[in-house]
Amino acid sequence: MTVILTPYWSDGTQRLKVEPQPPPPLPRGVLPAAYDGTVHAARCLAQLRSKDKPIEKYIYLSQLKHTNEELFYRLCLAHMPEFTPIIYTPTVGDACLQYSHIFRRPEGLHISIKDRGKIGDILNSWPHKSEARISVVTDGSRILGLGDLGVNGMPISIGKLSLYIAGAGIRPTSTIPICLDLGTNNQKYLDDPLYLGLRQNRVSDEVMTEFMEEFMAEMSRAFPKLLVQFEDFSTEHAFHYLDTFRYRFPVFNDDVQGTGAVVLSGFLNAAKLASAASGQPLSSHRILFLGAGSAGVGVAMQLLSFFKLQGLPQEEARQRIYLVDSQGLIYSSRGPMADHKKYFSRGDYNGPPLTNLPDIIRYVKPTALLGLSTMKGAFNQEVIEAMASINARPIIFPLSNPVRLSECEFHEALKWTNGRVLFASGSPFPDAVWDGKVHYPGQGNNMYIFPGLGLGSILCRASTVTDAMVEASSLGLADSLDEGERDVDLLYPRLDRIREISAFIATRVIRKAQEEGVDRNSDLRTLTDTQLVAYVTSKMWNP
Ligand SMILES: NC(=O)C1=CN([C@@H]2O[C@H](COP(=O)(O)OP(=O)(O)OC[C@H]3O[C@@H](n4cnc5c(N)ncnc54)[C@H](O)[C@@H]3O)[C@@H](O)[C@H]2O)C=CC1
Ligand SMILES: CC(=O)C(=O)O
Ligand SMILES: [Mg+2]
Repeated sequence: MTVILTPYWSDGTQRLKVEPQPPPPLPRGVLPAAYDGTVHAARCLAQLRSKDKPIEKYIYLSQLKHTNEELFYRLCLAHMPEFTPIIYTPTVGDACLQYSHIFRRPEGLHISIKDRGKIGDILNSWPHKSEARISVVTDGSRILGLGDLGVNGMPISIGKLSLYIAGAGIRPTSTIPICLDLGTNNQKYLDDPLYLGLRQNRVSDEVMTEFMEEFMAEMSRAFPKLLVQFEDFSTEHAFHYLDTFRYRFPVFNDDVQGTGAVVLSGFLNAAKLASAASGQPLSSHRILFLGAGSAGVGVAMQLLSFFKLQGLPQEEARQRIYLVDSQGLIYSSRGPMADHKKYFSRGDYNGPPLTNLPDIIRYVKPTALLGLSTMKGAFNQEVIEAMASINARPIIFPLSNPVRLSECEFHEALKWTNGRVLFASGSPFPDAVWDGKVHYPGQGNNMYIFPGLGLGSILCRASTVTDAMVEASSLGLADSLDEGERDVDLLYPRLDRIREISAFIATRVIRKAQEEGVDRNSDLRTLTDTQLVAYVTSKMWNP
């Protein structure tokens, strides 16, 4: 984006007013005689690859995006599997942790609790206001599995939007990364002289809700065509603000709904392979979750659809899902618990607390073990061997991010299951060889879902993002595997096909929005499926 950033002050808070400027013409003579754009792309790639540390690669690419956005996205699209772990998880986790130290220039909007009463003024100063279509909004309170990072959460909003641009062809000028500053309870940052956020603890829930009401109302006033993606809010707030706003504004929560959709999709593909190996019907799967936060419960809710698709009624579907939190198996006679855990709380267990994961596996006999616990190494040898001893092809998805919080590593899961595991992780692992054969890990990350879900919602101008649209995105992703990918048991398509996949998902989402009557752009209703895919593809921005 070609903008000049001018600092000004209001109420003692430093803020940045963003003014659109045409790109300055290059003076004659500044480029050497042999300068050539194509060669320069190769030069940039070589510079990137010359850096050893992932965080240095991240800084380099941020710089490149700022100085030559087209080239950045051209390279990104051409090298998705190489770029994604840098601009997104796991490296974006390090970028967040160090944001106040590596900060070079502003990108996106910071709106703080001190801005109450004048949030509209700030939003109205955003350049390309009429082009705004998608905003990723975090309050920094649960960034990946790294906890409360305050304003240091901004790179998550930036990283997700880079994937919207690269993966779904959203125009860069249509994206708004936002980090809300409602304080932080992270003492390390409060004590850090370089920390860029307010030096105060997080505000009360009551004050936060007042702020969020003003923020969302002003967002829809300033940007009438905007879709909002809530990201990395702490669990209680994630559920609360999704429920509060989803029927009033076009909004979805990526951690609850995007993760639910991506895991349902990979699970559908994995369960077919597992059932083919065991001879057991799809409806007989039992799923054990380690972690019952926004992601764990979001995925559990979405996996109810897996059983319903097999013809089970809701109640029987619920019975096939078991949740474990930091106190062990969640069951009703255990005592008081947070609201979001109650639906999956077991009524059929009344014994003493079950806290040891191998014991829980022996009790539940799950066909699938899913980790959304932020507990590195929680799927240790004993756990994985327990899964392998009761399943021909155990489904093991360590989904916590970033990679260093993954419940296990791919090569461990392969080794401890003798190569039988059906595996997907939240952050990427390299391919691994077992018994002379290359095995490919899946990446069960919501990055496969939100670009297509967002693009579809934007193009049909959905007034709300319904559960059925989220489910459609998931089924679309599951169906998007091509023959070559199925031949090698991939659970998710290869990342270098992301644009094709996003177009496919977006099309399914638009059709579902039409069925549900939430599409405000009814022109797309008359298009055939082929025309709709062509329309979606034609709307993608290409660097
Ligand atoms: N793969 C993906 O696309 C996504 C992955 N995630 C990851 O999922 C993880 C969890 O996210 P949230 O649910 O929002 O966080 P959260 O903090 O709300 O939930 C964590 C859950 O793990 C449980 N837990 C913690 N320690 C435990 C222990 N020792 N044993 C058993 N359970 C334990 C907690 O009780 C809680 O239920 C994060 O690492 C996040 O990065 C989140 C969203 C998307
Ligand atoms: C991937 C993601 O959204 C998370 O880990 O929070
Ligand atoms: Mg997230």
